[in-house]
Amino acid sequence: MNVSLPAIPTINLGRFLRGSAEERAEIAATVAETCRRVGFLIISGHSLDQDFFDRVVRESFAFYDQPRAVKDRFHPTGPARQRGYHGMATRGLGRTLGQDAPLDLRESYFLGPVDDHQAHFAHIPEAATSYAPNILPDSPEGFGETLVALYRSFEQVAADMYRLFAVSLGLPEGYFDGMIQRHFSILAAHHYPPLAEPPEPGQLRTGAHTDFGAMTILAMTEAQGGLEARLPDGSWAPVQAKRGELVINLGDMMQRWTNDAWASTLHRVVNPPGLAMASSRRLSVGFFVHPDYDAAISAIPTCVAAGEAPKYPTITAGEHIAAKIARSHKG
Ligand SMILES: O=C(O)CCC(=O)C(=O)O
Ligand SMILES: [Fe+2]
Repeated sequence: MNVSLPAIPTINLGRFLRGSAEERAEIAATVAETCRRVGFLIISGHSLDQDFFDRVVRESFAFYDQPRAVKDRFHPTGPARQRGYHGMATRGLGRTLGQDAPLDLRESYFLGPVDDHQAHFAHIPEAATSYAPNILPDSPEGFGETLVALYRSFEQVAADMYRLFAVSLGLPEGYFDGMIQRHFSILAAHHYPPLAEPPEPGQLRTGAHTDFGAMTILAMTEAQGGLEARLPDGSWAPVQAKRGELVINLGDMMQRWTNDAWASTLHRVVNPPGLAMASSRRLSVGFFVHPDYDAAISAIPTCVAAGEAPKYPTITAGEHIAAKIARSHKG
């Protein structure tokens, strides 16, 4: 394997999807090596249109610039919490690791599946919140439709990434196809505003955590105070997507699915340095990719050595996420 790879390489997804057999094999080998080592990638050549993302950024900033009372109209009141608007510093991702971490210096807007799969999962009452209807913002006008279109775009990138991951795992390209037809992926548009006051000790834009799902796809603006991933040597490396690029990172579900062969890596979003604190604003949109609620997460055959037993029993994707969320609320 290529030992001179950058810690977090940039992969051209289009060249994988439409390339020659040699190109595909070379890209898959780089992805496999990177997923084992650090679980973070940058992709170019994907299907999310940059002009469209520029519009998402403009409309998102316009949304967040509104008074709190307007934004709170889109806060969920029912049992489905991963929907709609959540205010500044109301959640702390560092807490998912069981630490008493400060709250994150961001506000967020969440969307769940835009197709209605409620009837299909009616026999699994625990699935109801994962397939709950969305709360779509009508202010600024058209923002709700923009978020739905963005969700659709990310769905396509996710489907393409599953193909790349399948080949990188030595599986048939369509291995995951049957498990992502009714997925419960979550879109989150995060706004990291400039700060008038210094943060509390240890308080970050996003506290260190791992993601729960299969993978996360991140689109982001270029701003001071950005994403960092922890490398195997313990150092924190900045991860910045340039225009037209997306960041991909693996989540805990993929680590379990691959029998710990691939890494779900710790990451965080740091504060801007010094004076930039009062001026830097950042927008990131994460697509937290989950398969179907009832997809079986059992060790991928190519990740279990001959004669060895898988490390974890089979669990459904829904059960995996529910267990992670329950654990994150403890303490
Ligand atoms: O804002 C970012 O770049 C990443 C945020 C993140 O890691 C998360 O929300 O899980
Ligand atoms: Fe994350």
